[in-house]
Amino acid sequence: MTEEKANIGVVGLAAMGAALSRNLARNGNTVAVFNRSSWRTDELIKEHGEEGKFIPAHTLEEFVNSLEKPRTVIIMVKAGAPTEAFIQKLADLFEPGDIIIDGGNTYFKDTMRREKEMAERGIHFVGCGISGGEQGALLGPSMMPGGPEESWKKLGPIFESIAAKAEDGSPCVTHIGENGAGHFVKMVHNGIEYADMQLIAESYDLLRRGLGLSPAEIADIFDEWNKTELNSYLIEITAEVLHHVDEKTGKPFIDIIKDQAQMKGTGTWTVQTALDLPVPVSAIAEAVFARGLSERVEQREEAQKNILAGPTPHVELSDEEKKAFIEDVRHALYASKIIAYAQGFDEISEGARQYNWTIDLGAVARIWRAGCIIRAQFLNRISDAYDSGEITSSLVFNPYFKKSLEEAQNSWRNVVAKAALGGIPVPAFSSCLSYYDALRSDRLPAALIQGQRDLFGAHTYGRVDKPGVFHTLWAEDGQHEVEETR
Ligand SMILES: NC(=O)C1=CN([C@@H]2O[C@H](COP(=O)(O)OP(=O)(O)OC[C@H]3O[C@@H](n4cnc5c(N)ncnc54)[C@H](OP(=O)(O)O)[C@@H]3O)[C@@H](O)[C@H]2O)C=CC1
Ligand SMILES: O=C(CO)[C@H](O)[C@H](O)COP(=O)(O)O
Repeated sequence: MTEEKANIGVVGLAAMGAALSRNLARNGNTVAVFNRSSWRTDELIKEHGEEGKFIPAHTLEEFVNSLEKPRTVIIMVKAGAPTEAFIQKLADLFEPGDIIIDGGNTYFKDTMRREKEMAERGIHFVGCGISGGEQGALLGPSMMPGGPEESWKKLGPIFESIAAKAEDGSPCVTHIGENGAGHFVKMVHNGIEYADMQLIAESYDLLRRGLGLSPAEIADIFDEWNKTELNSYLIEITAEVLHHVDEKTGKPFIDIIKDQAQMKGTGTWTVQTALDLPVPVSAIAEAVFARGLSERVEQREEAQKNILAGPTPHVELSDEEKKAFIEDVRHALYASKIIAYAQGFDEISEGARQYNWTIDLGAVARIWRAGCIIRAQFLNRISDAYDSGEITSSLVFNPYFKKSLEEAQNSWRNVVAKAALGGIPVPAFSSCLSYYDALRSDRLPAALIQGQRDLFGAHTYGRVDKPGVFHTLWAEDGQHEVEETR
């Protein structure tokens, strides 16, 4: 009798890997499973072994031998050194034609390097962004695989069977592009996630400290907003967090959580990469900086002791005006969200240009419609916009988004102005509005910066009235202009 082999294996059985293994097994795959600490493997088999076909292994050699050839393995361990170590160990045991998939949140340049190294050994390496957390991994994540086109032929049917399904039934996975394209798109997904969360947090702050509403009242407002164009997973879970009461104290849960937002790195990479490209992703940058500021505990404590001058955070309004202001915040949130997503898609577009990937932006929006953390109704609008071919250089010029921004702008301006007057920080709201106004400006003060640069450093400038590169001889009599000829 021939021993049954697994058609796919998973290394790393913490939250994500265990859930993904179960998803694979439930969808007809025979799944080899391995974890550094054996107890996780044993626990998975004990608690969920009945859900499908698993082949547990307690050594990496045993694991590799339990896989049918060509072998396919998904690594779901801690990003960074542990992932690197497993890739190398597996590669030493693998043969040409085998596939290694890194499903973690890996920096896309590491993925590009690894794909090249593995290709030299004949191994297909696929960096695959996976979003949706533990629940998503179990019930259907959004998947963003990169890697060679050839590997997609084998992986496509498996991934399509386990990925989330959008309302129209289509699986939330597509081959994003070669080498690091999948991890690049997952990185930007997370950057957008940061911006979206920051915008929601600022909305909460405006309603809480600004209008003095209770967490339960604000939760009800988010529940209502979830029935509008803001409908999304992040709005839904915001309401859930705000409704939650701490079981130990009976206080609103939000009030017992430390106000220090942590991060694992993908948001920072999104901003660093955007700076290199360069493409302005100001909403994502503000979101990363806001988390950073929240963690500057010493400075924040010193500010409390010194009581920096300014208004006690509030927005002074009558009850009738408060209702209108809540609507303004909703409109401001939607407008800012459009800007944040437009900036994120700009980064993907620039990244694709820089690294020679062919990325279908409409398909990216489509696979984010379900399964991932930023899943939202709104992504249908984005995929429709890209598919219609109506997008020129930015989402904001698409007729639907342009109209939405125009309709929201009075509310948006009112919210940012009232926040500034009331002493409530809204870095993401205000940066999105400034981005919109900068884009609208027929003339930017960048001209002055060019003048300053030329004066102090002979950095030259262009003229509006003729082509060429110019420099003014600032230190000489007459301050004449010369044209650079080299
Ligand atoms: N959690 C989430 O919501 C999401 C996570 N991801 C990504 O998925 C991957 C897995 O995430 P998650 O399930 O949360 O697990 P963790 O990131 O917490 O990593 C735990 C796993 O990594 C293994 N591990 C840690 N250090 C080492 C090491 N030095 N050598 C060998 N193995 C090691 C652990 O083994 P052991 O049990 O022996 O300690 C365990 O299997 C990560 O790359 C993460 O970025 C992606 C999307 C969402
Ligand atoms: O990848 C994810 C979702 O797709 C994770 O939720 C993300 O890692 C959370 O990031 P951070 O810990 O930096 O907030």
